[in-house]
Amino acid sequence: MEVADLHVSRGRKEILHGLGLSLAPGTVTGLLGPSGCGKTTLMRTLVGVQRYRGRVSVLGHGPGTPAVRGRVGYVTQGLVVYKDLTARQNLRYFARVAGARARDVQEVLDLVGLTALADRPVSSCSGGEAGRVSLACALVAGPDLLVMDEPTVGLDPLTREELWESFRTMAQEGTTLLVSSHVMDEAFRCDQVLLMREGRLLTSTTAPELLEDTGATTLDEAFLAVITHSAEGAKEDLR
Ligand SMILES: Nc1ncnc2c1ncn2[C@@H]1O[C@H](COP(=O)(O)OP(=O)(O)OP(=O)(O)O)[C@@H](O)[C@H]1O
Repeated sequence: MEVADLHVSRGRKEILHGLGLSLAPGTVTGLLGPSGCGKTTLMRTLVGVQRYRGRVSVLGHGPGTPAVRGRVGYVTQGLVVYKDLTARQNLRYFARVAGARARDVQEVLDLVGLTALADRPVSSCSGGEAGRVSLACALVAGPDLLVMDEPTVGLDPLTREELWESFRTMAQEGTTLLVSSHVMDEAFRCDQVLLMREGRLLTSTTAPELLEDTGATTLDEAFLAVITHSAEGAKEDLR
């Protein structure tokens, strides 16, 4: 997946200012940056629901084109499930829509740790459980590229751990994953980390490299160091 010189405007404002990045197949990339920096806007562009200028190639095609539509999964911050159905019924439905590409429903329920809850209506699930049902609905479609907007937000550490393990398994099976997060420590789970600020990509790196390059002891500190550095650079440019 390749992006070059990507510009996106929403309303009258330019939100992304010439972004370039690439995602290697079968890897997990973390997308990190302060609230409002443009993470969701970038994700919307990749899944084909956002107008843009620049070059974007998703699985070798334009985003949202018929050739890739069924091969790209998008887990938004909101739920995309039928609350009156059980998790298993939701998954069966999304598997049927996906057709031949669909994964085995029981296998996906196991992967996201939902087997014990599979036959209860989603309306009786907790927020975190319902979030996992929503994620499972994207997984069951067997996407080649899976884009997830803060899938671990509000989840307890154990569930988060389990989810990251399932992301890793999927990457090993060949899926390319892009995951946005506010939790810096999740960067350690990723093969590549993209740090964004104010519609620009500050760096494409790995968590250990980020620590080494900044001399910081925690990723939060490292991120602040990169942001401060970039802000100082921008001020210098104005002088
Ligand atoms: N429809 C819209 N019209 C105008 N501006 C918008 C619109 N949607 C989003 N924006 C603005 O675009 C910027 C980027 O928003 P985006 O949702 O991509 O950020 P984000 O990094 O995903 O934030 P968060 O981490 O809080 O979800 C924000 O300043 C937001 O206010």
